[in-house]
Amino acid sequence: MLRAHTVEEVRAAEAALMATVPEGTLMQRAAYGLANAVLDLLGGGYGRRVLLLVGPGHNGGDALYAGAVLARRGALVEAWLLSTTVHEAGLAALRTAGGRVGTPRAAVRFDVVVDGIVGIGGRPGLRDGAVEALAAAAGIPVVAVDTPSGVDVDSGATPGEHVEADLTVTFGTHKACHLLDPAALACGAVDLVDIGLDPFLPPAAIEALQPEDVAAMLSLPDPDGHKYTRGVVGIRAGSDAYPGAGLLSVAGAACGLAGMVRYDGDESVLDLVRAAHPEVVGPGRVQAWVVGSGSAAAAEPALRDALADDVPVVVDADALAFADLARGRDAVLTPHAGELSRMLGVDREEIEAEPLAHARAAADRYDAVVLLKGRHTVVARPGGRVRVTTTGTPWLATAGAGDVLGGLVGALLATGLDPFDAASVGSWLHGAAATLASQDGPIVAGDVAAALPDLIASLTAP
Ligand SMILES: NC(=O)C1=CN([C@@H]2O[C@H](COP(=O)(O)OP(=O)(O)OC[C@H]3O[C@@H](n4cnc5c(N)ncnc54)[C@H](O)[C@@H]3O)[C@@H](O)[C@H]2O)[C@@H](O)CC1
Ligand SMILES: Nc1ncnc2c1ncn2[C@@H]1O[C@H](COP(=O)(O)OP(=O)(O)O)[C@@H](O)[C@H]1O
Ligand SMILES: [K+]
Repeated sequence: MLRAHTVEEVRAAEAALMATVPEGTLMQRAAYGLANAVLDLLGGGYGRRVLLLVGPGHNGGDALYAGAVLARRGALVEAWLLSTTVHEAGLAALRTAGGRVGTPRAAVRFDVVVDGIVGIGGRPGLRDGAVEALAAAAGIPVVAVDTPSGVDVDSGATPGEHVEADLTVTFGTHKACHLLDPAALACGAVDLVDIGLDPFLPPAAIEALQPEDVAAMLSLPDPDGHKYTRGVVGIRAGSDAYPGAGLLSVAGAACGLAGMVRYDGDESVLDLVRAAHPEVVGPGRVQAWVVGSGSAAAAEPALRDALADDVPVVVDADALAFADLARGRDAVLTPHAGELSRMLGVDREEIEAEPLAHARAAADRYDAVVLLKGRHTVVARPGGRVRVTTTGTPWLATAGAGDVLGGLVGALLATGLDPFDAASVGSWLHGAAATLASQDGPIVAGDVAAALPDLIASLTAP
């Protein structure tokens, strides 16, 4: 499990760790990890030209010490000091190693820019000197120290100017900005350097599932199980006007995780469903319902009927307008930003600017699990725990992909996962299946569903 901690938690853990090691140890660990990441990126040190953008705090200190390591490896290291005060010991180390201090100028030629402007102590936004220095170095790959300077570390928002990194090298644990958009988009790839913080960190409120977590959470068929013990998922989606939504919800549900898929809806859609998925049967008892995609006017009665069965429910698309009915129930609400905007009465732009805060607010308001779709989907449960999905590809932003996800989450609920696990595992699988199907090329929603069995097999293979 990848975990993200708050600045306050990181500071407390660092203080506890620092009390156990000689002064300066943590910064040295951070600086060596950072220098190694830069060496990897550059394919070596000798003759490489490295620009350090150095702010007033320890973040700048990390950059300066890493610069010293790089200078000793033969790199030509220049530091631009963007503050009247900088980490003096770090600057002395850089000078001793042969690095120099320069002044910001245009048309500079460096192989990499190291952003040591601010880290977890930074307020969002950049000051003038930093903006000008970044403009002078535009076009050069950027390695951010700990966080891209200027982002809001704990919320993942980017309310002001900020660094756009190609690689972010962080220390001890991840922070929200590394996982949550829009800040995560500014991080590029993220490397975590172990500085020995783990024993001092509390449980994290924000997590990102990893393949081994997903594999451990999937329930495999019992040797003596039968289709009913494996769970039955029911789909109430699609309508005369939107049969495809029903078909794609069924396709996601029919990934093989549940023992049986039922379809309860328009006869005309059921005929199409049976033609595409002959194994699907008609209405009956289920262990989980998926309601709402393409349901149109049937969404409200379909949701009421599903809730009356007292089994977990995925509330998708058209049914989200009636999400109040599912308050406090075992439910997964699956809005995209536009749908959540209507549910909360908040502008879509505000939701996209702070998906973490809005997913959490919605989970509390509806007292249910909320899966807010996006590049990095956010799954929030009431009380603040969150899982962020980091699998996926921009090719997944294709019509009907959400229907497949709803069906898949329903299948996972039917196998017995609780709503938080079903939503986060389903979202993870959905993104990974899209990547598998896409191979960096275009896909349609049905391709995502078709890739699920192979993906699941690769995860669960002994
Ligand atoms: N505390 C520790 O034990 C460790 C800290 N490390 C590094 O230390 C960093 C945190 O250091 P600090 O607490 O000194 O904080 P920062 O270096 O992140 O920045 C704080 C300083 O920047 C100024 N500032 C705030 N917002 C600004 C903005 N938008 N533009 C310009 N200046 C701004 C503040 O006035 C303050 O002086 C971490 O991100 C990490 O890089 C690492 O060396 C690992 C160990
Ligand atoms: N830029 C992106 N990168 C990766 N995945 C994305 C991106 N944008 C959207 N997605 C994913 O694509 C899917 C789209 O679902 P949705 O918006 O419900 O579409 P539809 O209603 O057409 O099915 C969601 O799973 C969402 O997380
Ligand atoms: K930084």
